[in-house]
Amino acid sequence: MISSSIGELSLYGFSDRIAELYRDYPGLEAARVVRADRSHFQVMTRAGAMFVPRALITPEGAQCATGDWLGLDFEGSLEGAFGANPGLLQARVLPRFSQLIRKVAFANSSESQLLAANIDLIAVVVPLDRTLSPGRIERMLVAAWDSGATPLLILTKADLADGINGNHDVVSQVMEYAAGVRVITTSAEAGDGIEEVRQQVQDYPGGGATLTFLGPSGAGKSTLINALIGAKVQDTGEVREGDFKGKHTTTARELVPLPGGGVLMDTPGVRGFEVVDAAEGVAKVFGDIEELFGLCRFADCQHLREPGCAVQEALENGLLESRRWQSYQKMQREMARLAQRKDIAQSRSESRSAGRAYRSYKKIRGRVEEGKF
Ligand SMILES: Nc1nc2c(ncn2[C@@H]2O[C@H](COP(=O)(O)OP(=O)(O)OP(=O)(O)O)[C@@H](O)[C@H]2O)c(=O)[nH]1
Ligand SMILES: [Zn+2]
Repeated sequence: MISSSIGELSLYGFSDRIAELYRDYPGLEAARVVRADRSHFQVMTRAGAMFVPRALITPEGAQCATGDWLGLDFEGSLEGAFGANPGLLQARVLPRFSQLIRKVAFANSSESQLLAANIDLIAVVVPLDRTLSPGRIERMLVAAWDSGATPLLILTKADLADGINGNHDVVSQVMEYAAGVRVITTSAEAGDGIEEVRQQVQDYPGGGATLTFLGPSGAGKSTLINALIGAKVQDTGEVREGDFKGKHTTTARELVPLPGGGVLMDTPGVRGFEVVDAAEGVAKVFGDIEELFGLCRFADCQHLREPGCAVQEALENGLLESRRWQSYQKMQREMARLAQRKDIAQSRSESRSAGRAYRSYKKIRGRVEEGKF
């Protein structure tokens, strides 16, 4: 049972919204994954940090990542199990509010890898000390929307912007790509904008928001993180825990409580994430383009040179920027390529499992014939 005191868990995003989630799992103790390792997860409970072996994760075969909420089932009590947790029977993965998934497609397989779970705010970090890459901003925004989180756009290094981006009104230019996303300009030098970022986290509906940063190397993510935390993450995030053998180890948690509320997620796998396959996110970022399709004269318009094509018309009269149209088409091509590889991988794995079933049938037949059954 969750006692009335949730202790340290409140620092790790446990809010009324999360309490509601656990109401469907009576008898399970709340825990949040603060770090995923090969053989185990480090989780935070109301009584402190502990380890959960991967083998205890249910439902069987479920993926689990930093940010996940788990329902721990103890033979005795949480307190009693503390330390080496022999009393932990299973750790159930609760439904997620959002998830960042890397969809990879190799020549002969297609799999998806869960990178992080239950992120509320994804800050797409764009540095102003170099030329803006609208395509890249769009791809990161698509990834953010597609995860189920709310994107924010943070323009960093405002103090270095002048020389490079000239007199353009960079913010309004970016807002055009960002379609309805909150844009915040920061400068680590002067500490500008940090309070605004903090405010976004604290104002998140329901409280206890989890924030993460996405952006290219050198964009200023670590600098922002340090400013938000007010100390080096390495110092703040490091903990000493007893492992299963009672040995002390030092690991960095990937979830770090923020002063003033909210939780920062900093996992190496998420930092450079970009979209590969994200139909929903594409609709959010390129919704205006997809709306045009409905205005074409022919329902099966390819938007090339058909008469009455609304896309060509919008391009001609400048309502649609040709760069955005190209960016949209490029993303569609990548998604189609991925879908095709998935189909191939799927049919290969189906024929593989059919082959396996036949081989095991033959083996049993053989044994029956040898009189072993
Ligand atoms: N002038 C100026 N420099 C900044 C600002 N923010 C970051 N920098 C500098 O930019 C460089 C890169 O910043 P980081 O915070 O390490 O970038 P990052 O996004 O964490 O990079 P990765 O760790 O590679 O993902 C560092 O030298 C920072 O000191 C800023 O607002 N103004
Ligand atoms: Zn058309």
